[in-house]
Amino acid sequence: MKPNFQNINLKTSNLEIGYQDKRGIKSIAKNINIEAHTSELIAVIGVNGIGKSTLLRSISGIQQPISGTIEIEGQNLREMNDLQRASQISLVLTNQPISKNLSVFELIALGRQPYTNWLGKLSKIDIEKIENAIALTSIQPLKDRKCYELSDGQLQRVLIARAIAQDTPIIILDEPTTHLDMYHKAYVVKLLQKLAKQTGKTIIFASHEVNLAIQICDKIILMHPEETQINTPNHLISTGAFQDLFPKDLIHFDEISGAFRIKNKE
Ligand SMILES: Nc1ncnc2c1ncn2[C@@H]1O[C@H](COP(=O)(O)OP(=O)(O)OP(=O)(O)O)[C@@H](O)[C@H]1O
Repeated sequence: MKPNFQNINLKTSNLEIGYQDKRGIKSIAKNINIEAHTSELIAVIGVNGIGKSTLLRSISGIQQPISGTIEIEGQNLREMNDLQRASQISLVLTNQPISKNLSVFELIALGRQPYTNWLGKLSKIDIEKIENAIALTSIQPLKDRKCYELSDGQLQRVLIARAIAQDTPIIILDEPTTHLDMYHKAYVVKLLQKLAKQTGKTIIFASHEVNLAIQICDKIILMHPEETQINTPNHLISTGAFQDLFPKDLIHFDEISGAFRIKNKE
């Protein structure tokens, strides 16, 4: 990988993620060493059940890792309280329960919760940040609509706007393109790319849209059963890292076009 002189927003060292219960530790992935810089758009890719959501929950601080460290702007995530964490990382989960009776503006305003006073009263700065998030995600016409009136694609943009209003150096999204048609999948990923470049935030999202991620993302966190790699799409293509991502009977990775293709010939 080329040296990168931007600031490191997120760094994991020898991170091991998984679950712990009475029966013991269930390790999902280990030796995860991520360096994510300002303005980078990063996709987490891997087959169903490999651990993408577990990784995102761990680096968001809502799930304890088994071992290793996670640093946000040089500060250990373990040492942050909930409020400090909410000013560092915003999280967008698909299928997250939200109060759909809220207006779009009110939902986005919830992103300001880490900063508002105990009455939840919005300051001039809060309102500026909310308006800025609405403008950046081009949802001005939706501002006064109720959330239950929105399509899945519109709601996804509103949830992204809420994360922008939260104004954290890192935004994490779990499968933001689920339920969207091909156009809106591309729209959301291009929007995330634009936001990363314009705001300097590090945006990390889990996705099954491998072809889209290869075309648009700065880096990919590629989760295999044996190892988790992080590098640029071009580097991962050149090392053949996508070749073993899926069983080879139905689809194959075409290195020339840099995309997965269906096998049509027997
Ligand atoms: N609360 C839990 N306790 C124990 N194991 C869990 C728990 N939640 C998930 N798992 C297991 O952890 C593994 C990784 O799950 P995870 O949801 O992180 O995968 P994923 O890559 O996000 O999958 P998908 O692409 O299907 O959404 C799976 O084997 C899953 O069964």
